[in-house]
Amino acid sequence: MVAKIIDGEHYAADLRDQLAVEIAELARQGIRPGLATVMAGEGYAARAYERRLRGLAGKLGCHYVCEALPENVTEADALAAVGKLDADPRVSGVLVLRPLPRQVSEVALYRLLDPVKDIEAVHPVNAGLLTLDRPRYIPSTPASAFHMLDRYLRESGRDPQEVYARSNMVLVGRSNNVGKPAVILGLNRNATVLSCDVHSFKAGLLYSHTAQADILIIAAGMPGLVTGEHVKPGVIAIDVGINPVEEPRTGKVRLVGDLDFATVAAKAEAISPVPGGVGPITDVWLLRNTVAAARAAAGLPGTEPEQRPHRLAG
Ligand SMILES: Nc1nc(=O)c2c([nH]1)NC[C@@H]1CN(c3ccc(C(=O)N[C@@H](CCC(=O)O)C(=O)O)cc3)C=[N+]21
Repeated sequence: MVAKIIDGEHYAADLRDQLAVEIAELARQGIRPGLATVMAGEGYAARAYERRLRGLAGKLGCHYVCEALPENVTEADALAAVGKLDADPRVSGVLVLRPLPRQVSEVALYRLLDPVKDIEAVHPVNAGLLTLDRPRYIPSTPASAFHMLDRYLRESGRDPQEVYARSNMVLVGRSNNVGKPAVILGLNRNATVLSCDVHSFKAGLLYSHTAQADILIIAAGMPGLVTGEHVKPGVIAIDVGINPVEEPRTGKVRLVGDLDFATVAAKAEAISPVPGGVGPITDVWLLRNTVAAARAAAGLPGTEPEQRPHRLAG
């Protein structure tokens, strides 16, 4: 079987075009969405993402600011930086880039935010709304993974709801902004969801579960963690891994996923690549959440938590 490679760049371009139209409409009403990022320390992936967000916000005509904090920042200073952005009327949404230095609690930072500005949906109120399937926002990375799945299934002539309802969906990784919300999104789509993480790996359970997956979503942060021998023929594999690896010969750093692409692609029905898969959709989705936050701040309709079960658009 030669897997269909799901083209995240193409999906991202369509979402970007739709977003540009929405932003132009807001501009006519004198509303300019503003994105703020907070970065503490020097992680490669965080810097790569901050650069993409800065570039996309600029291209879309949004206000953008990045609060770059030193690795040894105190929690009090980090809280003050987030508090300043929370009070800034030009800022519609705030993203605190992970990883944070050990001495700064992510939950403390997010709890400080007005939930309307929490565009990563990790504030307790927003995480609760997502769990109840009444989301204000969906965290951009899991939203991008499911947008990709929904669109791929529809374009291959299937009803995503029907596929999910009869699928074993295995999630690998349990971070607050990716793995855990992805479990909730799978449950809210009636999939049979199983969540694995490093404890599953250490207990020798991981591969017995990945081998059962009809749909595998992996966000573990370990290059090549899952290979072709760990999946069943026909799996639909979504790789959310963003692992910087250095090329020994050139010393150049590039991002790779958590799947061993070649061997999984040899067995999968479809697979999303890294780069070029979930990644390019992620920054567009964060800007979508920022635009929704700008609409909410302006009191425009359609941005309060959903009154009915939510389905990803697009
Ligand atoms: N609170 C928080 N939320 C995040 O979502 C978050 C974060 N912190 N910290 C850092 C990581 C990293 N991250 C990336 C997302 C997309 C690409 C991306 O679009 N990559 C391109 C390739 C870029 C390249 O090769 O340099 C692609 O996959 O095609 C990269 C990195 C989000 N992160």
